[in-house]
Amino acid sequence: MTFSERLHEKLQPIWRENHQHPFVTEMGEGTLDPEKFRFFMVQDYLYLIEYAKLFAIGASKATNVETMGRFAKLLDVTMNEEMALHREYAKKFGITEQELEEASPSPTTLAYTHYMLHVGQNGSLSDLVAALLPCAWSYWEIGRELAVIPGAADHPLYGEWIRMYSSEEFAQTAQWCIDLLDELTADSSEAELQKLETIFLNTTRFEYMFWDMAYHQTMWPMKA
Ligand SMILES: Cc1ncc(CN)c(N)n1
Repeated sequence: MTFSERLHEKLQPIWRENHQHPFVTEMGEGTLDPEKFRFFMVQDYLYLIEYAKLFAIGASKATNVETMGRFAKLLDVTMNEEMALHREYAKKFGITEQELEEASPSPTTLAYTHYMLHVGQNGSLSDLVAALLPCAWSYWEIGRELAVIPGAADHPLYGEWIRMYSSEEFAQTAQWCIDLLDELTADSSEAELQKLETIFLNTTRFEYMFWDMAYHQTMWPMKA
């Protein structure tokens, strides 16, 4: 069994909770309150600015030119394709690019991005890939699951989001990250695998918290 298969099997309960979060299911049904989606889009844009930096760190930690090139490509795709989707949605909601970039991150956005960047900067390349993988992998799975719901991919607001994350290009990104983690861990000790499992579990939990934060539009509990 590869390490990614082990992770997928072991973390099924929390993985399913993630996919069944009301934010996700209501997007699939087309019943999600657009205000919640708007909140999500802004926070996700801030999230992606930080997430993209992980690919830059990955390129600097890569031990061969091919891996370095793939990380550079992922940085480009995130900034210029995935974030372009957010910029388009922002236009629909009447939000300028400047407003998007200058928005305040929620506590969950801060905690999730800071954790990933901490792991990416201070850990090994395997640590970095374990941290970023739930992001790519879970959105790919969610995109695919929502795309088979009749009419979901054609929904006037959520269809574009579903088409992006169920696309072949996004699938290839996720698969490359999965394959890289398997390659990097092929000879790892059990202690090393357990450390990576904890990192993967933490960012999987943060994925759930991100949906929940968006669904409840949660910012700091105090005003100032
Ligand atoms: C929070 C989150 N997780 C994952 C993805 C997919 N890159 C995303 N855009 N945002």
